[in-house]
Amino acid sequence: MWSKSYRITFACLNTMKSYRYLWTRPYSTFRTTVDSSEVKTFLALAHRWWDEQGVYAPLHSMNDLRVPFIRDNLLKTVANHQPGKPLSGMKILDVGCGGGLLTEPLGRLGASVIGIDPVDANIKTAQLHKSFDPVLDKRIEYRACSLEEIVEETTETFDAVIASEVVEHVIDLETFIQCCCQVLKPGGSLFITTINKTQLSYVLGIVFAEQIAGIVPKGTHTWDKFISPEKLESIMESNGLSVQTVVGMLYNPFSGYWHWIENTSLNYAAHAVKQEHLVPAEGETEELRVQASTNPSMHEELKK
Ligand SMILES: CC(C)=CCC/C(C)=C/CC/C(C)=C/CC/C(C)=C/CC/C(C)=C/CC/C(C)=C/CC/C(C)=C/CC/C(C)=C/CC/C(C)=C/CC/C(C)=C/Cc1cc(C(=O)O)cc(O)c1O
Ligand SMILES: C[S@@+](CC[C@H](N)C(=O)[O-])C[C@H]1O[C@@H](n2cnc3c(N)ncnc32)[C@H](O)[C@@H]1O
Ligand SMILES: [Mg+2]
Repeated sequence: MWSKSYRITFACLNTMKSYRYLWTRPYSTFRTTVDSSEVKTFLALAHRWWDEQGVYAPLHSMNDLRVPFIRDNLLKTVANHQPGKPLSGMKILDVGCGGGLLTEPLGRLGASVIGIDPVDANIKTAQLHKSFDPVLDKRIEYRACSLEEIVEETTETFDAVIASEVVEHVIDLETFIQCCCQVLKPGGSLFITTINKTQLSYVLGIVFAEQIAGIVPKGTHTWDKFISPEKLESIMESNGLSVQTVVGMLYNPFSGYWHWIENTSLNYAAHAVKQEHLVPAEGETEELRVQASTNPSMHEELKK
C-alpha cells in the first residue's frame, strides 16, 4: 500500500518536475530550425565535402567570391590589421559549416572560428580535415549541434556569424535569424548566401541544376524554402540588423566559376550589421530614453 502511494507521489512529482522544466526552458528548446529530412540528405554525402570535383564543387569555387566578401566587409570595421592574418582577433561562428569548406579559409585569415552543424558526420569530416593543418587545428573548433543550442549557452559573443548556403535548408527562418542576431556582438556582422525564390531559380536551380545537368544532387533543394532578398532583409531588419549589401552571384556551369552580378534573381549574398545598444547619455531622462527607443532620429541625436 505504502509503496503504491509512494510510487504515485513519485510519479506526480516527476510529472511536475518535467512541467517546471517545460515552463522554465527558453523557447529555443521547442523551436528547432533543423529539418530532419535535410539531415538525412546531408548525412548521405558527408564523406564528399573535400572532393573538389564532386557534388560540392560549386561550394569550393564559391570561396573565390565569399571569402573576399566576408574578409573585406569585416575589415571595414577595424582600423588596423596584421598583414597575412587580417582577421586575427575576430571570433566567427560558421553556422551549418558542413565539412568546413568556408571555415578553413576564414581560419587561415587569422580568425578564431567555431563551426557548427547538426549533422554529426559532417563535423567528423571537418575535424579530420583541419587536423592535417596544425595552425587551423588551433584556430578552429567544430561542434555537432544546432544554433539554438549555442544561443542557450552564449549571447553577444561573435564578431561575425556566417550562414552560407544554409538558410534554404532550415525550418522557421525567423527563429534562425533571431538566433544569429542573439549570438552576435553589437556592431557584429551577419553574412548570408542563399538562393532567391523566383521562377528562374526554379527552372535553373532545380530543373536544370538538379534534373538535367546534375550540378547538384537531385532533391537537394525545395523551391518552397527559397527566400527572396526582400523577405530576408525584412526579417533581418526586424531583428535589429541593418542591411549593408545584397549582391547577386551567377554560377557558370561550363567554367565552374562564380561571378558577381547585380541581378539577384538566382543566388545572392547579403551582409548585415547588428545595431549597437542604445547607451543612455549622462543626465538623460527616462522620458528621453523611451522616446529614443521608438524614434531613430532621436537615437542619433542622443549619440552626439
Ligand atoms: C537574371 C539572371 C541572373 C540570369 C541568369 C541567367 C543566365 C543564363 C545568364 C547568362 C549570363 C549573363 C548574360 C549574365 C549577365 C550578367 C553578366 C554580364 C555577368 C558577368 C559575366 C558572366 C556571369 C558570365 C557567365 C556567362 C555564362 C556562360 C553563364 C552560364 C549560363 C547559365 C546556364 C547559367 C545558369 C547557372 C546555373 C545552372 C545556376 C543554377 C542556379 C543554382 C541555384 C545553383 C545552385 C548552385 C549551388 C549553390 C551549388 C552548391 C551546392 C549546394 C548544395 C546545397 O545543399 O545547398 C549542395 C550541393 O551539392 C552543392 O553543390
Ligand atoms: C549546402 S551545405 C553548406 C555548407 C557550408 N556552409 C559551405 O558552404 O560549405 C548546408 C549545411 O547546412 C546544414 N544545416 C541544415 N539545416 C541546418 C540548420 N537548421 N542549422 C544549421 N545548419 C543546418 C547542413 O547539415 C549542411 O551541412
Ligand atoms: Mg542549398
